[in-house]
Amino acid sequence: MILDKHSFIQQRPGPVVLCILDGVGYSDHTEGDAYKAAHTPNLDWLHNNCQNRPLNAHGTHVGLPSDADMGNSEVGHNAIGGGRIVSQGAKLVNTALETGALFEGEIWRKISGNVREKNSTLHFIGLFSDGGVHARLDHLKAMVEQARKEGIKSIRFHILLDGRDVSETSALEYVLPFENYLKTLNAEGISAKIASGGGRMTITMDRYGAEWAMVERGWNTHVHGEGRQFASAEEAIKTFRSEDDVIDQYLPAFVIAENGQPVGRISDGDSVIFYNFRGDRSIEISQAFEDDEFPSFDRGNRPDVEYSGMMEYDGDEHIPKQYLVAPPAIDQPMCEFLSANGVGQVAISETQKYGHVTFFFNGNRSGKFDDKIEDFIEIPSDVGGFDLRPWMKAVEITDYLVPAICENRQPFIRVNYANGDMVGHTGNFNAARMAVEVVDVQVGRLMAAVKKANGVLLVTSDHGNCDEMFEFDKKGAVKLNEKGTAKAKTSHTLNKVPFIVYDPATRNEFTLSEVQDAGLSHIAGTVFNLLGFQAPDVFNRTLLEKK
Ligand SMILES: O=C(O)[C@H](O)COP(=O)(O)O
Ligand SMILES: [Mn+2]
Ligand SMILES: [Mn+2]
Repeated sequence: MILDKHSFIQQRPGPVVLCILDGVGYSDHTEGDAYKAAHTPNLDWLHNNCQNRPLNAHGTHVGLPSDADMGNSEVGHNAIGGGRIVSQGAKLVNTALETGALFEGEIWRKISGNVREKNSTLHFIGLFSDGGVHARLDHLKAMVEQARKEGIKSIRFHILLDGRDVSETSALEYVLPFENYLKTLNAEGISAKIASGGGRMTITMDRYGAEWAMVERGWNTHVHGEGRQFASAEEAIKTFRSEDDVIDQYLPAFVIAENGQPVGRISDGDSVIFYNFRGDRSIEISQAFEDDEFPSFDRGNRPDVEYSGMMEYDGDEHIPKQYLVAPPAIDQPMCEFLSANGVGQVAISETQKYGHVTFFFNGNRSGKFDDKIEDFIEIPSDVGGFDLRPWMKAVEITDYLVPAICENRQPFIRVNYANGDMVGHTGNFNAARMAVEVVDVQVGRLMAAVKKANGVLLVTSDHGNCDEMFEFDKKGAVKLNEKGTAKAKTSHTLNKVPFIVYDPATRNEFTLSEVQDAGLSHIAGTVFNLLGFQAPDVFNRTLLEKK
């Protein structure tokens, strides 16, 4: 693991600072682009005066099944920190389903066998859309089909409505066809019903311990069948929309009931599959099902079930204990080499992106490689309402970073500013524009500190989001909603992202490669070089070329 010195690039006196502006990409559209609309004197200066180029951050460039798949934080940070393209969760599950390996595995047989032996119920809980970031409906359908073949007679679905990785009010586009599909199962004598649900930002899918109350609400809804009752998911969604101007991700929890009784409480002897493949928002609900010691909320009567996740969500803590598909193996990410060579690091973000810049960045490992030379800093996020406070914790993050850079506390510093992404997901254009302006001010502060320390600042992103805050039709026109205003887009984009090198102590040794297909996985090699090392062979080529 010993790193070789670089042949012509010398390490700068100050630190290399990798600044990830989460969710800030380059759109071809102007309307709805909160980045273009924002006043960004610092980012403009960097674009006009420094070497920079766009990088691919979507689809096959980050290990997703196709180039129609938008990027996301998990795969983006895996690619940046891992410095190579690995097949990601969605792709691994596709393969396990196509080859049938998933159903031949021990855990599927245990889950299915448990239901058949006890004549109990198979429950599926997960994100109910085709956004492809956390879950996919074709994965769910394939498992239901297998359950049907295996003679399972009782299936319940606990659906987390999306509107965050897909169009903001698209829930019924998924629910109605699915209800029709369930009718075909019912006609064969299989009792298959939607049992509970709610918006993914209201129940169940919290991450990084930011708001456990979300998981508690989800638990009570799915497990105990407690909550407002409706005859169908369609009725619940339509009722909530008529009562309030609410988009799918924030829909309240609902329980489907017949004669006042929930149709799908989770009981002793049942099996439960949490079918999301992505880890961050799947860990807490898995702990609620599995952990004997559980301090986060009162679960009431915890049913004795056979529980499985789609994947292993945390390989260090082994959460969940049972899973259907092995997660992507990202061996030897950049920081493992750096630590082994005594190159210390700072990783900092606020809660919402803390695991992104630590866990995802380090190839899905939650720990440090060397405690003595790595500082992980988490600034607690506000709870909810990011469009109400688009500044989030950006200022506090920079307050930590400025002295850390000036004192040259560690040679490699990485930071994620969540604003462009988290505010982008709210669909609020004005707030997103302000989010970008806040981040621009912070970039200015980092530039000043890096200049003082004679370091290097790299500015990039993991995928687009706030660069397209409106939906467009196929002809490129802005889609309108019922009110005649622009239809908000809450999801990520397929756009390229910036890669800027601010190198005030420049020695003019390199230019930036112009290779068209370069993507996020080329950043790691570049960081090695700026730290004065050759990148080991397992990393994709550097973006730096001899001048
Ligand atoms: O989990 C989320 O908030 C979205 O589905 C994806 O956002 P992220 O990939 O930027 O975290
Ligand atoms: Mn992101
Ligand atoms: Mn996002």
